[in-house]
Formats: sequence, structure tokens, C-alpha cells
Amino acid sequence: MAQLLSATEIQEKVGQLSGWHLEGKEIRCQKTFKDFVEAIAWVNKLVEPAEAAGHHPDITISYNKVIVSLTTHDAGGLTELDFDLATVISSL
Ligand SMILES: C[C@H](O)[C@H](O)[C@H]1CNC2=NC(N)=NC(=O)C2=N1
Repeated sequence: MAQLLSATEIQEKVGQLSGWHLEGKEIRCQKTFKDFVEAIAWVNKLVEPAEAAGHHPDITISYNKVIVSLTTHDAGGLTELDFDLATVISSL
């Protein structure tokens, strides 16, 4: 199982990741699109990298706003897997 990161490691990694913030045991980003169709189109782009990583974000969609939350459920907190996937998501 992936190793939980320490509070210091988390702070350092969040600082290196633009557009994401720490929210309890998760990292989160919010994006706003023109409309629902564009929001869903962007969410669809996450599917392939998430499947490839075997790691899946929690996603909230509200019309044109998407909130992506990452945590490692199996480990009960943040691991490298979350920051790796956040980096990929940021590059979409
Ligand atoms: C067996 C399977 O790989 C695991 O249950 C994976 C699937 N996707 C996952 N995604 C996330 N975000 N956290 C997990 O702990 C997790 N576990």
C-alpha cells in the first residue's frame, strides 16, 4: 500500500502544485468552464489517466464548476499517488 506522506512533505508538495490546496486529508482543485458540456468534457479527460494510475479522484460537478479531490482512500490520507495524479490533471 502507498505510504502516507508527513505533514511537512504535504506542505512542500502543495506549495509546488499550482491551483491545488489542502483540505483536511485531501488536495483539491476547482475549475470553471463555459457550461456543463465543457465541464463534462474536461472530466472525461481525467478518466484515462486515472484508470492508468489505478487511482481515482472524487469529483463534484455543479453545472459549469468541477471540484476534483484527491486522497488515497486505502491509506486514509495523502500519498505520492495523489500528487502524481494531480500533476497529470493539471497538465490536461
Ligand atoms: C484495488 C484498487 O486498485 C484500489 O481500491 C484503488 C482504486 N482507486 C483508488 N483511488 C483512490 N483515490 N484511492 C484509493 O485508495 C484507491 N484504491
